[in-house]
This record gives sequence, structure tokens and C-alpha cells, in this order.
Amino acid sequence: MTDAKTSQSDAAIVQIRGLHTVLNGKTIFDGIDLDIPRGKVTAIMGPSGTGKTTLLRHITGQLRADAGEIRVDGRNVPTLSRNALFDLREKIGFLFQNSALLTDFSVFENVAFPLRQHLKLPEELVRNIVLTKLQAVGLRGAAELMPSELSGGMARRVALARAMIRDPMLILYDEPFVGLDPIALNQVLKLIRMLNDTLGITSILVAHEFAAVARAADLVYLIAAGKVVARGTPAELTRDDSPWTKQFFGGEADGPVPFQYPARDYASDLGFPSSAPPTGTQTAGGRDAASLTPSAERTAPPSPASRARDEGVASRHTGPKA
Ligand SMILES: Nc1ncnc2c1ncn2[C@@H]1O[C@H](COP(=O)(O)OP(=O)(O)OP(=O)(O)O)[C@@H](O)[C@H]1O
Repeated sequence: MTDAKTSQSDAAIVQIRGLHTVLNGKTIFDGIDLDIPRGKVTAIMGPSGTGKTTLLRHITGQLRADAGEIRVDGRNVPTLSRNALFDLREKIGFLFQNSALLTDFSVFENVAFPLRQHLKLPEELVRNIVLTKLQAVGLRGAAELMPSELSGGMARRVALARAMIRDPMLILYDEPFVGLDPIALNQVLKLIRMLNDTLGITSILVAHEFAAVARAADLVYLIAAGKVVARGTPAELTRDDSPWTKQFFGGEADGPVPFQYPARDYASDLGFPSSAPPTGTQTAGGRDAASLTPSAERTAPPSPASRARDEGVASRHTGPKA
């Protein structure tokens, strides 16, 4: 695992220790430790379904962990009262991939919404704050447009203005680049970096696009199979040659990231006697936490049942391939 000069525990705004999460019987996190350095852009990457959004939900206290500490700005989130949690969330901005704009409200009213919802400010002040944020994302001139009149990239930037409206200490971006053309993607990317630096906030960026992440992030965590499998600057991860980083950043179909979603033994699912050993707790990556060996390193010949499970192509009529 690589290391990064940028992260030190004492500078971390988010500190996660020993995080364990099981959802629907599936282990999503199997003892994760993670530090998000203050004032930096940290990317969380990993295969689909590995728990990146779940991690964001832990940070905001929307989802309780089965075990572990999640400290945000020094406060242990799982132990916070309802009011303390509410106070904490006031300091966190969110940007989701679908932008989540209110379709019946103008751009101006969408951005003003969090101010109007929580604070009783004079209208002139609301107007100044909203226009300042819209100016920062380049859309002051679009203040009177409705969401249906915006391109995907513009909608994302409006959502970004709304996420910043209350000057958060931390912004969480959940796949902010999805569906954007290269120009819009680069605009959002530049904004994430620029707002982080000029406003002195901390950003957590969940994204799949490594080329974009490499340009915006100071630090990258790669999560897979319930664990942090790599951590470092984008340059460090590019050089890292562990099977996880090679497969994930090389976009290769084969490697430790399994193709199959965790499932019961294939042969017994098809009504044949099972020759597979009993499986332990499945991780989000779909493999037992204790058996993260890349497939190339497995030495024993596969049993018919495990071959059928790996290949996943046998039909109900022919049964698993022998
Ligand atoms: N509330 C829930 N109850 C049960 N299972 C859940 C719940 N939320 C998420 N999961 C499961 O947890 C796993 C992780 O989901 P999550 O959305 O965090 O993954 P992700 O890494 O963000 O995926 P993607 O990159 O595809 O968005 C998935 O297998 C999902 O089905």
C-alpha cells in the first residue's frame, strides 16, 4: 500500500477507525481505517457496490455502523444526539450525481432554499449570498431559469452553488461527473478544486473517472472487498503495481475484483448436490474477506461447482459445465 505525504491523523477532519458495516447480511466494511485531511480534496474510489456512498452516509450519520469510530471535526458521529447530528449536517454540503434540483423552483430559489429553510435572513442578504454563489459557479446570469432549461453540466453547477450556500466546512461529492460531456466535466472538476482552495473547505469526492480524479484530488483511497486496498496521491497510485490498483486503474475485466455479485453456491441453486465448501461472510467485493488472492494465484484446480460459479454461464437445461 502506498503512502501520501498529505495525510496526517492530526490534520484529519474525518477520522474513521475500525469501521464495520454489514447490510443485508453482506459485509460492506470489514475494519476500515481512513483519514480525510483538512483542506484537501480526497477521492474515494472503488468498484461498483463497494460501499463508497455508504461511507458518505456514515460520515453524515445517515447510516449507523455495526462497529467503529467515525469522527468528523472531532465529534464521534455514532454517539451524537439528534440535535448534535443536525448541527453537524449544517456544516456539510452535498452534491449528488442527479443534482437533485427542485423542478418547480427557479435556479435562484433552488440555491436559496437551504437559507430560507433554516434561517430567517433579510431578503436583500439572501439575494446577495445567492448571487455570490451563482457568480462563483459562473451562472449568475441563469438565476431566473428553471431546472428544465438547464444542461446537465449547468444543473450540476447550480447544485454546487446550493451545496456551498451555507459555507460548509466539508463538501461531499457523490459521482459529480456522471453523464457530463468533457467540457462540462472539466468545468465541474475545475470548480471542485477552485472552491476547495479559495473557500478553505475540505472535499470528499466519490468518482469512477481516474483521469478527472487525478487532476482534482490530493489523496486517493481505493476501497474494495471491505478494505482499504490502496491509498496515496494519484501519482503514487498510478505507479503502484498491486493487483487491485492494476485492475481498477487499468480498467481490466480480470483481477481481484469479482465479476459475480455474491451468491449462494451455484450448483445447489440449480438443484445439484453442492461440492463447494461453506462460504464465510461475503464482502462487498463478493469474496470472502480472508481469500483476497487474485485468481491467477489460486493453485488448486476448481471443482465443477466452483467453475460453474465463476463462469456463471450454464443454462438450467444443461446444468453446470463439468
Ligand atoms: N440501505 C441499504 N440496505 C441494504 N443494502 C444496502 C443499502 N444501501 C446500500 N446497500 C448495499 O451496499 C452495497 C454498497 O452500496 P453503495 O451504494 O455504497 O456502493 P457504491 O460503491 O457507492 O456503488 P456505485 O459505485 O455503484 O455507486 C451495495 O451492494 C448495496 O446493494
